[in-house]
Amino acid sequence: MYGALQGSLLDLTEEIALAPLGDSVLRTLLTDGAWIDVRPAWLSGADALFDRLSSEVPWRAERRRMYERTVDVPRLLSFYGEGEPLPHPALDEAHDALNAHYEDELGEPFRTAGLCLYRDGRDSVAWHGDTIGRSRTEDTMVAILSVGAPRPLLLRPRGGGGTGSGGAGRTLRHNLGHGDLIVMGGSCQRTWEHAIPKTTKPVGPRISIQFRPRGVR
Ligand SMILES: O=C(O)CCC(=O)C(=O)O
Ligand SMILES: [Fe+2]
Repeated sequence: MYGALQGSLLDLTEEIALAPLGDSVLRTLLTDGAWIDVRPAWLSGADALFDRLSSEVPWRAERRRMYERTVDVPRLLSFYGEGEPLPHPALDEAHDALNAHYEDELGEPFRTAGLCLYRDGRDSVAWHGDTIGRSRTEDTMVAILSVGAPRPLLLRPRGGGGTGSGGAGRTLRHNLGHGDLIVMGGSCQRTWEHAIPKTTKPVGPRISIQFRPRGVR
């Protein structure tokens, strides 16, 4: 259990419910056919959902080979494949609502759900695009619902943008937690990259739930 969200800040009584997406989603066009949609506070009762997921999901640490060593990936994971029951009905509702809103534009439904738990500021994910599978060559969408304490999700054009002329200004930063939704679309996974950086500031735990179409990781 990583229930380090401060008790006084945790509102476990609020009902877990989704607002309609409709035109409350704000789209930002990026370069090279990439875009992001943002819908702050899409889910209410997000602290209660965080609490349930953090204690009930079978979290596992992933190990990854890096050069000569095998290291722990600094976050905990759980993956729900196509047709697998999701760990909370609110996630089924989110999945259905995302499909109702995006399926025409996406041309197919979201089918899988990947969950990540960032226990504290030492947990992170390095710069990457979700390019395992079709997303390496095709446009797609990845929708991320965040619950728990906000952490910044950074986005930058692939192959730089972090430093140098015109670079730093192109790193976008979205503080995501407490029921916020972000959807990365178009060429975003190929032409841009994203990261959740480590921080030495004291931060509470965050869970992100990523919905993806078949064959996209
Ligand atoms: O935690 C997040 O919001 C991002 C996770 C992510 O980029 C990934 O798992 O591919
Ligand atoms: Fe990612």
